[in-house]
Amino acid sequence: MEEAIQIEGLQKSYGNTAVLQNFELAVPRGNIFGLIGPNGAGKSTLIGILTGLLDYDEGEIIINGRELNEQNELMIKREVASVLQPPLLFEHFTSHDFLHYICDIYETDPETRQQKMDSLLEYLGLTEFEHAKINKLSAGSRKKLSFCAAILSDPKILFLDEPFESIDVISIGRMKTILNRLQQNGVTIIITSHILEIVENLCDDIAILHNQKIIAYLDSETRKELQKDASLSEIFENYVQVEQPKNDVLKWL
Ligand SMILES: Nc1ncnc2c1ncn2[C@@H]1O[C@H](COP(=O)(O)OP(=O)(O)OP(=O)(O)O)[C@@H](O)[C@H]1O
Repeated sequence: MEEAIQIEGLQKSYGNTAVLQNFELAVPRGNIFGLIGPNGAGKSTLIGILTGLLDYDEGEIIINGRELNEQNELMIKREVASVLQPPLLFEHFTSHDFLHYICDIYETDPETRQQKMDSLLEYLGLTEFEHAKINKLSAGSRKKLSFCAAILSDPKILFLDEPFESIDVISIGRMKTILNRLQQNGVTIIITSHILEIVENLCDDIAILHNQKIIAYLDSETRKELQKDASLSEIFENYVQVEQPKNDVLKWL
Protein backbone atom coordinates (compact mmCIF):
# COMPACT_ATOMS: atom_id res chain seq x y z
CA MET A 1 0.00 0.00 0.00
CA GLU A 2 1.64 3.18 -1.25
CA GLU A 3 -0.81 5.82 -0.09
CA ALA A 4 -1.20 7.11 3.45
CA ILE A 5 -4.41 8.87 2.45
CA GLN A 6 -6.74 8.24 -0.43
CA ILE A 7 -9.86 10.30 -1.05
CA GLU A 8 -12.44 9.74 -3.76
CA GLY A 9 -15.67 11.52 -4.62
CA LEU A 10 -15.64 13.64 -1.48
CA GLN A 11 -18.45 16.19 -1.12
CA LYS A 12 -18.74 18.69 1.68
CA SER A 13 -21.13 21.62 1.94
CA TYR A 14 -21.98 24.08 4.66
CA GLY A 15 -25.72 24.61 4.13
CA ASN A 16 -26.11 25.28 0.41
CA THR A 17 -22.49 26.24 -0.11
CA ALA A 18 -20.27 23.51 -1.53
CA VAL A 19 -16.68 23.61 -0.23
CA LEU A 20 -15.39 20.32 -1.67
CA GLN A 21 -16.93 18.74 -4.78
CA ASN A 22 -15.94 15.49 -6.49
CA PHE A 23 -12.77 15.92 -4.51
CA GLU A 24 -9.95 13.45 -5.08
CA LEU A 25 -6.51 13.23 -3.55
CA ALA A 26 -3.89 10.61 -2.81
CA VAL A 27 -1.05 11.38 -0.41
CA PRO A 28 1.96 9.05 -0.70
CA ARG A 29 3.19 7.36 2.47
CA GLY A 30 6.19 9.05 4.07
CA ASN A 31 5.66 12.31 2.19
CA ILE A 32 5.86 15.76 3.68
CA PHE A 33 2.85 16.97 1.76
CA GLY A 34 1.94 20.65 1.32
CA LEU A 35 -1.68 21.65 0.78
CA ILE A 36 -1.92 25.24 -0.35
CA GLY A 37 -4.80 27.38 -1.60
CA PRO A 38 -6.34 30.83 -1.29
CA ASN A 39 -8.22 31.93 1.85
CA GLY A 40 -11.49 30.07 2.14
CA ALA A 41 -10.52 27.32 -0.34
CA GLY A 42 -11.38 24.55 2.14
CA LYS A 43 -8.00 23.46 3.52
CA SER A 44 -9.07 23.52 7.19
CA THR A 45 -12.36 21.87 6.26
CA LEU A 46 -10.45 19.02 4.63
CA ILE A 47 -8.13 18.64 7.64
CA GLY A 48 -11.21 18.70 9.92
CA ILE A 49 -12.79 15.87 7.90
CA LEU A 50 -9.60 13.79 7.82
CA THR A 51 -9.12 14.13 11.59
CA GLY A 52 -12.72 13.05 12.22
CA LEU A 53 -13.82 16.41 13.63
CA LEU A 54 -16.12 17.33 10.76
CA ASP A 55 -18.77 15.30 8.97
CA TYR A 56 -18.88 15.10 5.20
CA ASP A 57 -21.76 14.47 2.81
CA GLU A 58 -20.41 11.80 0.45
CA GLY A 59 -17.24 10.06 -0.61
CA GLU A 60 -14.70 7.48 0.41
CA ILE A 61 -11.70 8.24 2.60
CA ILE A 62 -8.99 5.66 3.30
CA ILE A 63 -6.43 6.48 5.95
CA ASN A 64 -3.50 4.13 6.48
CA GLY A 65 -5.38 1.38 4.65
CA ARG A 66 -8.61 1.71 6.66
CA GLU A 67 -11.82 3.30 5.49
CA LEU A 68 -12.76 6.26 7.66
CA ASN A 69 -16.09 5.17 9.12
CA GLU A 70 -17.64 4.77 12.57
CA GLN A 71 -16.21 1.30 12.95
CA ASN A 72 -12.59 2.29 12.21
CA GLU A 73 -12.61 5.81 13.57
CA LEU A 74 -11.03 5.04 16.93
CA MET A 75 -8.25 2.93 15.43
CA ILE A 76 -7.51 5.64 12.87
CA LYS A 77 -7.45 8.31 15.57
CA ARG A 78 -4.80 6.40 17.48
CA GLU A 79 -2.48 6.61 14.47
CA VAL A 80 -3.16 10.22 13.62
CA ALA A 81 -2.27 13.48 15.36
CA SER A 82 -3.00 17.06 14.46
CA VAL A 83 -2.20 20.66 15.18
CA LEU A 84 -5.32 22.58 14.26
CA GLN A 85 -5.95 26.25 13.62
CA PRO A 86 -6.72 27.45 16.28
CA PRO A 87 -5.01 24.69 18.30
CA LEU A 88 -7.26 22.49 20.43
CA LEU A 89 -6.01 22.72 24.01
CA PHE A 90 -7.41 22.37 27.52
CA GLU A 91 -7.30 25.99 28.60
CA HIS A 92 -7.29 25.41 32.37
CA PHE A 93 -4.58 22.77 32.40
CA THR A 94 -0.91 23.63 32.78
CA SER A 95 1.32 22.69 29.83
CA HIS A 96 2.83 19.93 31.99
CA ASP A 97 -0.54 18.42 32.92
CA PHE A 98 -1.85 18.70 29.38
CA LEU A 99 1.14 16.83 27.91
CA HIS A 100 0.88 14.12 30.60
CA TYR A 101 -2.83 13.80 29.82
CA ILE A 102 -2.06 13.29 26.12
CA CYS A 103 0.63 10.72 27.02
CA ASP A 104 -1.91 8.86 29.20
CA ILE A 105 -4.44 8.73 26.35
CA TYR A 106 -1.87 7.46 23.86
CA GLU A 107 -0.20 5.19 26.45
CA THR A 108 3.25 6.71 25.93
CA ASP A 109 5.85 4.67 27.79
CA PRO A 110 5.94 6.10 31.37
CA GLU A 111 9.68 5.37 31.59
CA THR A 112 10.62 7.66 28.70
CA ARG A 113 7.77 10.16 28.45
CA GLN A 114 9.18 12.74 30.89
CA GLN A 115 12.51 12.79 29.08
CA LYS A 116 10.78 13.16 25.69
CA MET A 117 8.54 15.89 27.08
CA ASP A 118 11.42 17.82 28.70
CA SER A 119 13.52 17.67 25.55
CA LEU A 120 10.69 18.86 23.30
CA LEU A 121 9.80 21.72 25.67
CA GLU A 122 13.43 22.76 25.86
CA TYR A 123 14.06 22.47 22.13
CA LEU A 124 11.04 24.66 21.35
CA GLY A 125 11.71 27.21 24.11
CA LEU A 126 8.73 26.25 26.28
CA THR A 127 10.44 25.05 29.46
CA GLU A 128 9.72 28.26 31.36
CA PHE A 129 6.00 27.83 30.64
CA GLU A 130 5.77 24.20 31.71
CA HIS A 131 3.79 25.05 34.84
CA ALA A 132 1.85 27.98 33.41
CA LYS A 133 -1.85 27.64 32.65
CA ILE A 134 -2.45 27.23 28.93
CA ASN A 135 -4.86 30.17 28.80
CA LYS A 136 -1.96 32.45 29.82
CA LEU A 137 0.30 31.40 26.94
CA SER A 138 1.03 33.51 23.85
CA ALA A 139 -0.36 32.46 20.46
CA GLY A 140 3.00 31.03 19.34
CA SER A 141 3.57 29.12 22.59
CA ARG A 142 0.07 27.62 22.35
CA LYS A 143 0.79 26.40 18.85
CA LYS A 144 4.16 24.94 19.87
CA LEU A 145 2.54 23.19 22.84
CA SER A 146 -0.05 21.66 20.52
CA PHE A 147 2.82 20.56 18.25
CA CYS A 148 4.60 18.90 21.24
CA ALA A 149 1.38 17.08 22.18
CA ALA A 150 0.94 15.82 18.63
CA ILE A 151 4.49 14.46 18.53
CA LEU A 152 4.26 12.80 21.95
CA SER A 153 1.29 10.77 20.68
CA ASP A 154 3.72 9.04 18.28
CA PRO A 155 1.55 9.35 15.14
CA LYS A 156 1.91 7.58 11.80
CA ILE A 157 0.19 10.53 10.12
CA LEU A 158 0.52 14.11 11.30
CA PHE A 159 -1.84 16.88 10.15
CA LEU A 160 -0.59 20.43 10.63
CA ASP A 161 -2.99 23.26 9.82
CA GLU A 162 -1.03 26.52 9.60
CA PRO A 163 1.67 25.23 11.98
CA PHE A 164 4.04 28.17 11.44
CA GLU A 165 1.60 31.02 11.96
CA SER A 166 2.68 33.13 15.01
CA ILE A 167 5.91 31.13 15.39
CA ASP A 168 9.28 32.89 15.62
CA VAL A 169 11.97 32.13 13.08
CA ILE A 170 14.16 30.11 15.48
CA SER A 171 11.29 27.87 16.49
CA ILE A 172 10.24 27.44 12.84
CA GLY A 173 13.73 26.10 12.10
CA ARG A 174 13.48 23.69 15.02
CA MET A 175 10.00 22.53 14.07
CA LYS A 176 11.31 21.82 10.57
CA THR A 177 14.17 19.76 12.06
CA ILE A 178 11.64 17.74 14.08
CA LEU A 179 9.46 17.21 11.01
CA ASN A 180 12.45 15.98 8.98
CA ARG A 181 13.29 13.50 11.78
CA LEU A 182 9.69 12.27 11.85
CA GLN A 183 9.79 11.77 8.09
CA GLN A 184 12.98 9.71 8.46
CA ASN A 185 11.01 7.54 10.90
CA GLY A 186 8.31 6.95 8.27
CA VAL A 187 5.69 9.46 9.43
CA THR A 188 3.50 11.06 6.74
CA ILE A 189 3.03 14.78 7.31
CA ILE A 190 0.31 16.94 5.77
CA ILE A 191 0.83 20.68 6.12
CA THR A 192 -1.34 23.63 5.15
CA SER A 193 0.41 26.98 5.07
CA HIS A 194 0.30 30.37 3.40
CA ILE A 195 4.04 30.76 3.96
CA LEU A 196 5.03 29.40 0.57
CA GLU A 197 8.78 29.81 1.12
CA ILE A 198 8.55 27.24 3.92
CA VAL A 199 6.29 24.92 1.92
CA GLU A 200 8.70 25.21 -0.99
CA ASN A 201 11.75 24.02 0.94
CA LEU A 202 10.11 21.65 3.44
CA CYS A 203 7.55 19.73 1.42
CA ASP A 204 7.95 16.93 -1.10
CA ASP A 205 4.66 16.93 -3.03
CA ILE A 206 2.45 20.01 -3.09
CA ALA A 207 -1.21 20.29 -4.11
CA ILE A 208 -3.20 23.44 -4.82
CA LEU A 209 -6.81 23.46 -3.60
CA HIS A 210 -9.07 25.90 -5.43
CA ASN A 211 -12.67 25.92 -6.67
CA GLN A 212 -13.62 22.93 -4.50
CA LYS A 213 -10.93 20.59 -5.84
CA ILE A 214 -7.24 19.97 -6.34
CA ILE A 215 -6.38 21.99 -9.44
CA ALA A 216 -2.70 21.07 -9.49
CA TYR A 217 -0.67 18.23 -7.99
CA LEU A 218 3.03 18.97 -8.06
CA ASP A 219 5.12 15.88 -7.38
CA SER A 220 8.90 16.14 -7.18
CA GLU A 221 9.39 15.67 -10.95
CA THR A 222 6.78 18.30 -11.85
CA ARG A 223 8.20 20.67 -9.25
CA LYS A 224 11.71 20.28 -10.57
CA GLU A 225 10.51 21.19 -14.06
CA LEU A 226 8.25 24.11 -13.05
CA GLN A 227 10.63 25.54 -10.47
CA LYS A 228 13.42 25.91 -12.99
CA ASP A 229 11.74 29.12 -14.10
CA ALA A 230 9.41 30.14 -11.29
CA SER A 231 9.04 30.28 -7.52
CA LEU A 232 6.20 28.43 -5.81
CA SER A 233 4.40 31.77 -5.32
CA GLU A 234 4.53 32.44 -9.05
CA ILE A 235 3.34 28.91 -9.86
CA PHE A 236 0.52 29.36 -7.33
CA GLU A 237 -0.55 32.67 -8.89
CA ASN A 238 -0.52 31.13 -12.36
CA TYR A 239 -2.80 28.30 -11.32
CA VAL A 240 -5.16 30.30 -9.14
CA GLN A 241 -5.43 33.25 -11.59
CA VAL A 242 -6.73 35.84 -9.17
CA GLU A 243 -8.51 38.75 -10.86
CA GLN A 244 -6.35 41.87 -10.84
CA PRO A 245 -7.85 44.85 -8.99
CA LYS A 246 -9.05 47.77 -11.15
CA ASN A 247 -6.60 50.61 -11.64
CA ASP A 248 -6.54 53.09 -8.83
CA VAL A 249 -8.87 51.12 -6.60
CA LEU A 250 -6.85 52.49 -3.67
CA LYS A 251 -6.72 56.08 -4.88
CA TRP A 252 -8.61 57.24 -1.76
CA LEU A 253 -5.74 55.95 0.42
N1 LIG B 1 -18.66 26.18 10.27
C1 LIG B 1 -18.84 26.74 9.09
N2 LIG B 1 -20.07 27.10 8.67
C2 LIG B 1 -20.26 27.66 7.45
N3 LIG B 1 -19.27 27.89 6.56
C3 LIG B 1 -18.03 27.56 6.93
C4 LIG B 1 -17.74 26.97 8.20
N4 LIG B 1 -16.41 26.74 8.28
C5 LIG B 1 -15.89 27.17 7.11
N5 LIG B 1 -16.86 27.66 6.30
C6 LIG B 1 -16.67 28.20 4.95
O1 LIG B 1 -16.09 27.16 4.16
C7 LIG B 1 -15.13 27.68 3.27
C8 LIG B 1 -13.79 26.97 3.49
O2 LIG B 1 -13.29 27.38 4.76
P1 LIG B 1 -11.92 26.81 5.33
O3 LIG B 1 -11.72 27.42 6.66
O4 LIG B 1 -11.93 25.33 5.22
O5 LIG B 1 -10.90 27.40 4.26
P2 LIG B 1 -9.31 27.53 4.34
O6 LIG B 1 -8.80 27.14 3.00
O7 LIG B 1 -8.79 26.79 5.52
O8 LIG B 1 -9.16 29.10 4.54
P3 LIG B 1 -7.96 29.96 5.21
O9 LIG B 1 -6.76 29.83 4.31
O10 LIG B 1 -8.52 31.35 5.18
O11 LIG B 1 -7.72 29.45 6.59
C9 LIG B 1 -15.09 29.19 3.50
O12 LIG B 1 -15.91 29.80 2.55
C10 LIG B 1 -15.68 29.34 4.88
O13 LIG B 1 -16.33 30.58 5.01
